[in-house]
Amino acid sequence: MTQSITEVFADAFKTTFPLKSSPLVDCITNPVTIESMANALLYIDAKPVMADLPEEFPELFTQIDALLLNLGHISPERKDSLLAAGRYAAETHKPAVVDLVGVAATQLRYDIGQQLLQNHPNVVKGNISEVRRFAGLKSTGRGVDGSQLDQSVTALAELTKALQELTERFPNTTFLATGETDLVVSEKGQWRLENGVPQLDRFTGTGDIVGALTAALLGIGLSNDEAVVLTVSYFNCCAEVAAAQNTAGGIASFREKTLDQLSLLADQADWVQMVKGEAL
Ligand SMILES: Nc1ncnc2c1ncn2[C@@H]1O[C@H](COP(=O)(O)OP(=O)(O)O)[C@@H](O)[C@H]1O
Ligand SMILES: Cc1ncsc1CCOP(=O)(O)O
Ligand SMILES: [Mg+2]
Repeated sequence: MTQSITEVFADAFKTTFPLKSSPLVDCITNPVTIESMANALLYIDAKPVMADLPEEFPELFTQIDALLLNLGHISPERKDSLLAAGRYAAETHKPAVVDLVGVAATQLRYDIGQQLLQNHPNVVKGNISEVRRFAGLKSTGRGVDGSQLDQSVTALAELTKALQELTERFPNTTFLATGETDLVVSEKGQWRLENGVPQLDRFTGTGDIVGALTAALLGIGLSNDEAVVLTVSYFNCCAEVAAAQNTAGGIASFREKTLDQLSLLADQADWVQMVKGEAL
């Protein structure tokens, strides 16, 4: 009998939301969605700081609870900052999330992602197409967006296998590939998450927000797998509630309602009953 996600991660679903403490997350990220990420963290009672100058790291890293490294915008300075922060997080044992934004688009981003992986970060994530490219598989992603073509049953099975092979070399890292179906793979297991609505693919920053919130949950002490599963499930359930409310609105209204739910849904104890997903 296949175990449901809420059975496998029962304790985390019972105790995580609403947060009991306010983890401070340093986000080294892109200018497109930086404000959405900062506010999404505040909406769940976490604390953002968007600091990326390496000279600040020794002092700042004594204060932060987790680090988010987002490849959305690459410049020579940002590349140096991402690589320095990734190394420093490993040296100081600071929980870290790497978001592989655009690695299916350019070799440069792919190479930076691979360098960041060598630090054995807690979580490496991206949309289904970005993670396929990163795992050495053919990807049909365009720009920073995932492609539905990479979501077939065969493609998901192929990616699961490729990520399992990666976890043999990176046993302390959990891999997350997001999309209509989300795939979570670590050395402890493989899980498929099924919440969310198609509209989540139609405003920028949804994956970036998932990366930031995952770092926050690592910052309060959840395991890698728990942080990923709780974040994706919670965020996607917020979107489902928003979509149900948004009968007359467009995508901008849906975005607003989804972000609003981040601060509201945690107070509905029965939100966990919405969660869909299973062990593979
Ligand atoms: N078609 C979809 N149906 C349900 N959920 C989706 C869909 N597309 C994306 N999501 C959800 O939206 C969030 C962002 O995923 P995705 O769009 O793949 O990332 P990115 O913004 O990095 O491309 C994830 O929580 C994912 O589960
Ligand atoms: C459009 C865009 N271009 C560079 S970063 C960015 C935002 C990507 O955000 P997400 O990965 O959450 O869609
Ligand atoms: Mg993304």
